[in-house]
Amino acid sequence: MRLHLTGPTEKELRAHIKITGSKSESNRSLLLAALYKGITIENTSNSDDAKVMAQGLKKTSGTVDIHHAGTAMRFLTGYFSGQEGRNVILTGSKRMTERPIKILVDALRELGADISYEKEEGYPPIKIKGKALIKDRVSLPANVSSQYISSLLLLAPSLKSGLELELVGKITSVPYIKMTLGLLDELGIPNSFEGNLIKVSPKASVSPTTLVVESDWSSASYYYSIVAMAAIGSEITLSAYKKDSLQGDSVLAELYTHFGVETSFGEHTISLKKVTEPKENTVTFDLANAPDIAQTIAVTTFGLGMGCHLTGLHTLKIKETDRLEALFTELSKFGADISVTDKSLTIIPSKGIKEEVAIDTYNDHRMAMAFAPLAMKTPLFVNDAGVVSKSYPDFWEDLKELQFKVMEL
Ligand SMILES: O=C(O)C1=C[C@@H](OP(=O)(O)O)[C@@H](O)[C@H](O)C1
Ligand SMILES: C=C(OP(=O)(O)O)C(=O)O
Repeated sequence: MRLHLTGPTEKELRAHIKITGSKSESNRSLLLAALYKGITIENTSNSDDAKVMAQGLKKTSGTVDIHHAGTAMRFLTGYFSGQEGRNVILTGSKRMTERPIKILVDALRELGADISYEKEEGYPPIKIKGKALIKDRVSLPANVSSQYISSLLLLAPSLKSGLELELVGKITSVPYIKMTLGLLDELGIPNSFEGNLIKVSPKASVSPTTLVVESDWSSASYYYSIVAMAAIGSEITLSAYKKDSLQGDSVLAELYTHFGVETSFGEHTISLKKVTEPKENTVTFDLANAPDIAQTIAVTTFGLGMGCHLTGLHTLKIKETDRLEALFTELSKFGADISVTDKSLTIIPSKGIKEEVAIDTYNDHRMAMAFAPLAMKTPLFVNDAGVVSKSYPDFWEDLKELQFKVMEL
């Protein structure tokens, strides 16, 4: 699907949008509900990634295809490793077969898991013969993806003696690890995270619990970007959110004050209001704890004619696409003065945005959604716009609520 996007003519925006549940919280909750009886989930994400996760968890044999879903790939690897009598092959999209999984497989093998590579060593597809895992201590590198760690932590309470994890090196995407432990807390599963050591106690059963998934903060980022580029006085309300979020991307509320956007918290809502033009010319953010909002922030700064220096982006090269390369290519098309390394991105403030550019999306939902707010400044085309369904299938429909003209070509 190819779209032509035009921003609203009325630049002072007002809208209320209900955003689907966090895919990260959903995929953790779905796994925990498969491990324990008595868990109910509310506001589950309607994303492709949550759908493939739910379907995957039900499989007892054969091939489980999780398409582009990194969390499903990593979390199901841990899950099936401990499922005695279930033998599966876990695979995904072409890109998924390029996203590394060796660190997790090595750690699970250390615990006694039976996993083999179907094709290339270190990458999906993998064959898993589920069995009872007996060891309860393992160490693994923590600087590549936190999803390996979350996978082990989700498996941990179902192991006979629980699990002690030693994290080696600089820990990346820390809030996602804390999100996993936060959900274990909600189920009354004892755990601790001190320094580089995480401990999870075993738990045979949990009390009946309803896990209420908060709406997705990464999805909220696109509205932050839109409000930042809108007229002063514009206000968009999003639901259902809370102040004490498990999601690290809630740091948006603080970061976007640099772009003149203030956040106020209601009972289940956040209201984003453009209160002032940005006071700075260039922002410097370390996004190691919030990698999924890097694309949004890069596009916001360019759209506002500002500069940015974003660091902590070392994980971006192994996501849905090499996001640093993709940002470089697509922002350059608009005339941005941008440079990237393998872990940072810099934009020099510039005047002028090229019109009617067609952006490519590289099978990456966030490329499509991060560039959409730029239509506030100039009309543009989005190629393969259906990619948004990975995390936010209703995105284009919701943009229409803001009076964006979304034309399917
Ligand atoms: O655990 C999670 O739900 C996620 C962890 C992050 O990945 P990395 O830890 O690989 O950075 C993030 O980018 C991804 O979208 C979701
Ligand atoms: C990186 C992402 O997802 P995953 O790693 O789960 O595919 C994302 O949603 O930005």
